[in-house]
Amino acid sequence: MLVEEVKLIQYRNYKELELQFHPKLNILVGENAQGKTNVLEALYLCAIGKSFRTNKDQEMINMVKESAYVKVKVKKQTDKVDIEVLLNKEKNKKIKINKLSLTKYGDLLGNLNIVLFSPEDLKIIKEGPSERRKFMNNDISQILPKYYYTLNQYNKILQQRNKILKDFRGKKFDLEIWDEQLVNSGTWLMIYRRNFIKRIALLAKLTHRKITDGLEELEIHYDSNIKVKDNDEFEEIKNKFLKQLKENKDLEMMRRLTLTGPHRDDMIFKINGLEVKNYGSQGQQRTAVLSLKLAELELMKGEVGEYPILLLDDVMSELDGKRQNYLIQNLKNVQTFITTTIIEPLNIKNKQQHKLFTVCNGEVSTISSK
Ligand SMILES: Nc1ncnc2c1ncn2[C@@H]1O[C@H](COP(=O)(O)OP(=O)(O)OP(=O)(O)O)[C@@H](O)[C@H]1O
Repeated sequence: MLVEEVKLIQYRNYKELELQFHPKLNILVGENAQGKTNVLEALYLCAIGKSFRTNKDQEMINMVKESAYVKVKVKKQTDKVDIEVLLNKEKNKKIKINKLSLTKYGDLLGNLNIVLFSPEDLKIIKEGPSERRKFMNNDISQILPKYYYTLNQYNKILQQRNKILKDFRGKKFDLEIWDEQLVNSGTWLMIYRRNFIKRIALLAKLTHRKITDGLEELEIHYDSNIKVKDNDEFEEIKNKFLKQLKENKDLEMMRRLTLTGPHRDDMIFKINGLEVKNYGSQGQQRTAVLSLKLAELELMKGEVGEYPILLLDDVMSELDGKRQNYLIQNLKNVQTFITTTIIEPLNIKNKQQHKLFTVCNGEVSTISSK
C-alpha cells in the first residue's frame, strides 16, 4: 500500500500543506525543528489514530488554533481509501474513512499499515518491559484488530480490579468475578502475543543473520508473566493464570495492585545466547532493532498481502554505511519516508527513484523527483 497525498491544516507548525508522494522513496530534508517529523506523525495519526510522540491529541493542533485536520489518500492493491482526522481542543477527535465517520477507533486499524523506525525504538531493547509491551500492542493491533479490542477490554477489567484492591479497607469482598473476566481476555492476549512473537522472531533471526554475515544469531522470546508451556492451549493457560492469581492474592491485597497477568509480560532479545539489553554493544542493539523493523515489514506483508509504509525518522545517521545500504537495498517494494538533516551520507544511489523535499519552518518544497 502507499500514501499518494497528505493534506494538513493547522497541524503543528503547518498552516496548510498538501504533498504528493513518490510511490517508492520520499526524503524530507531540513534543519532541526522545521517540521519534518510532524509530517511523519500526521501519517502515523491516520494509520493508528494517535501520535507516536504524545498521548495528548491537543498537542498536534497548532498552538494558536482550536482545531487541526489531516487527510491522507491511500492506494492499496485493490482499492483506494481516504482517511481524515479532525482534532479539536474541546472535543474528541473525529475519524472518517471514505467520508464515513467511525464510531469505534479500532475500525481505523488496517486501513493504512505502518512501520515506524525512530531512535526511540532503541528503547524496545534497552528500557523496561513497558516499551516492549507497547511494541507488541501496536504491532499486533495493526494486523489483528480484535487484539486491540481485547486489550482495551482487559485494561478496563484491570482498572476495575485495581480499584477494588486499592479501596480495600479490611472489608470482606470478592474479587472472583473480576478474576474470571481478567483471565478470559488476558488468556487471549497471551495467545496472540505468543503467536506474534514466534513469527516475528523467525523473520528477525533470518534478517539479522544476513546483516551480520552469519556472525550473529538473534533470538526473540516471549517472557509471559503467567508461567505456561509453549504448546499450552486456551484452557490450560486459563487454568494456570487463575491458579497464579489465587497464589498471589494475599500479596496483591497487601500491595493493593494486580500483580499477575499479561500487563506484566515482557520479551527477551538475545544475540549469540547473551541478553542484548545487558551484554549487547550499542551497534548490536541498533542492528537488533533494525532486524526487528525489517521483520515487522515482512510479517505485515504476510498477514495483509501487501507491504505497509515505512517511516524512518532520523535513523539513517544512527546506522553505519553497511547497515544503511542493507536497509535501502531491502526497501525496493516498500514506500518509505525518511527524515534527515543532511542528505549526503544517505546511500541513495543516483539511479534510485525518489522524491526529495526540503522542509523549512513549516513550509515544504520539492527539490527533485525521479
Ligand atoms: N502544536 C504546535 N503548534 C505549532 N508549532 C508546533 C507545535 N508542535 C510543534 N511545533 C513546532 O514544530 C517544530 C518541530 O517540528 P518537528 O518535530 O517536525 O521537527 P524536525 O524537523 O523533525 O526536527 P528534528 O530534525 O530536530 O527532529 C518546532 O519548531 C516546534 O516549535
